[in-house]
Amino acid sequence: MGLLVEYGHYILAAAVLAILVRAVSASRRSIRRNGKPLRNPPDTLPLLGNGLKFLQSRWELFGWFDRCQRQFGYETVALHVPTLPPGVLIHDPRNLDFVFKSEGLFTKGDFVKRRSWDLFGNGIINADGDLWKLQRKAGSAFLNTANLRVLTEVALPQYLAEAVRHLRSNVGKDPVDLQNVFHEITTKLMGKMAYNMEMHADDDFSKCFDYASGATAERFQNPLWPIKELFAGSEMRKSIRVVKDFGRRIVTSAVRDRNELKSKREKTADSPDGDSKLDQISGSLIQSLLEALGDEQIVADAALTYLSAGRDTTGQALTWTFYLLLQHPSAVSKIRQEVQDLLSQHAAAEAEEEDPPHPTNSSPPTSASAPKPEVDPTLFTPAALPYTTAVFYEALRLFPPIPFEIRQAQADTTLPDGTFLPKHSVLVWCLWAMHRSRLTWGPDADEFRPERFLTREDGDAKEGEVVEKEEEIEEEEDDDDDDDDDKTKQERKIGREKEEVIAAAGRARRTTKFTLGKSSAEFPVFYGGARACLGRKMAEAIAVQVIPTVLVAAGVRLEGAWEGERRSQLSLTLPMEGGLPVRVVRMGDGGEKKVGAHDGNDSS
Ligand code: HEM
Repeated sequence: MGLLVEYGHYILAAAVLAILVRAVSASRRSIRRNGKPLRNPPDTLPLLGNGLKFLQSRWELFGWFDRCQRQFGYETVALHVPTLPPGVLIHDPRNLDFVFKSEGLFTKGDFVKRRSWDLFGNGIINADGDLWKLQRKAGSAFLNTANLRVLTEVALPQYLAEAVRHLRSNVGKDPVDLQNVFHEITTKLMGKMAYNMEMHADDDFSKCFDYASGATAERFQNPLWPIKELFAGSEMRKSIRVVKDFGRRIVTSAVRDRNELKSKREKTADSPDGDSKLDQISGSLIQSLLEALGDEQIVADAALTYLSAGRDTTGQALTWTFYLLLQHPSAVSKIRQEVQDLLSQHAAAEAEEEDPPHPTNSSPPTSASAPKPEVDPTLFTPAALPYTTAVFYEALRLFPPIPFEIRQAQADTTLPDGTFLPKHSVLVWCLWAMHRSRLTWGPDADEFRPERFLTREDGDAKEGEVVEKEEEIEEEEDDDDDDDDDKTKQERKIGREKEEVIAAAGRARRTTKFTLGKSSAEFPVFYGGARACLGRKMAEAIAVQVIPTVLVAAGVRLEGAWEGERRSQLSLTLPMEGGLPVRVVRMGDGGEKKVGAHDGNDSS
């Protein structure tokens, strides 16, 4: 006791010192910029931080993220959600560029994987290291130029023609859900080409996948999800079971198909017509995955992840594109004009060449049994239809199919704006908000203005950026060359020549061209760096064929049959809640005339 009295003040001083050292070192390891804590976003509460915000509907959450970027510009702000690691919300493209270039330092981490594991397991979206590399390589092989050509020349025209027939059969009837129409096209495409399976948008699997995607997304908004799912998670568990069973079925059927496909390919190698071309590549993704990964469970995860990445994003992007188009008739008129000009130009070029007579719209090599589209949709390429491409990108800007991204720092690091992040910090960026930044997009950032992606051919300030993009594309094509045999190369050459004719025709008549004009860090819709989306060209090709076909060449007119604003339902991507109901009206009933072969002339 005497000792305590005698040395008490030393003990007290030592305790205070220890607390101070701890506090200083803790503060050094906390998120800061220039030694100070970051500012908080609007409506941050004591103790609860932003926790309640994340419990709101995702639509309200988008609005909140948008307010944050409006208030803070490019400034990085703090995010506090009780029970979660400390986080930041980034807006500055410099920071995002750093994230894209620092693959390995910023990964999905435990934070994302714990929530998405049930659905995606070891699929490419969750995978790192060798497992990621192998899946990416298999995906790149599947998405090579030759396969994309089969997609645009054989598979898509076939499924698109079926969609057009469906729309026509609904003229004057109850509204059709356009989202379902697009989902059906992308589901059939991915099912056949990637897995050699017949799949449909209303399969049990698709419904369960949508449910599981919504429940997985909720895990990112509700920190108490494990408790919630303990009591109310039976639907999620059932959905995951159905999805996983389906993944296993894809693999089983791929293993069974392996030899059959090989012999089919050998038999038809010398005389590939439309159908056999499609047969030759059908299932090529799953076969590459099987070869690369071996383990059937991992292959099943990979297959399901690719399916979600390929079909949902593209189908939803098309749905929002039409949502915007149906509210902007002047954009529809411009697409009609662009298509009409292209068809006239093509007809004139054909007449000039004095080819053996064939219809204005030469048929693609589709199967004899497949319903043939009356306008050749293979003419509709991004190079030939810059305005249509710009409309698609403007829709992607305003309604990005992947609206949020989350990464976790795997080591202490400092962002280019000086924000220090200790290991395990969570980084969030909201594409929805970044794509509406006035700093990046100008004062009309909220408006639908596809012209922002068009530049004049004769060169203006953005010409350099156009060239940069073209070089990138060249590089990708060179890589693909390694995988193609001579025959395919020859076909590609012919195809390229055809594209060049179309593009040249386009150039002769237009003074504008599509220009992205933004870096991936400014416009992160397809992500960036080593993990950039593999399916960008596929998505572009599908969109630029689907939009003019449904809007112009189908010979029907669509009218919006919804009231008020359409919103997104909870999901990892951006499905439209309740779909996009449209009435199908006979072309001409609203004053327009048909385009192309439907009315036998090219006038509108
Ligand atoms: C408009 C349509 C599309 C958009 C907006 C889009 C967007 C994205 C984004 C943002 C990512 C990064 C996701 C993440 O890691 O968190 C991504 C990755 C990916 N996308 Fe797409 N995508 C689209 C279409 C496609 C298509 C058609 C495919 C074809 C199968 C595809 C295949 C992939 C793959 C394989 C990855 C993972 C890449 C990796 O981790 O290395 N995507 N996509």
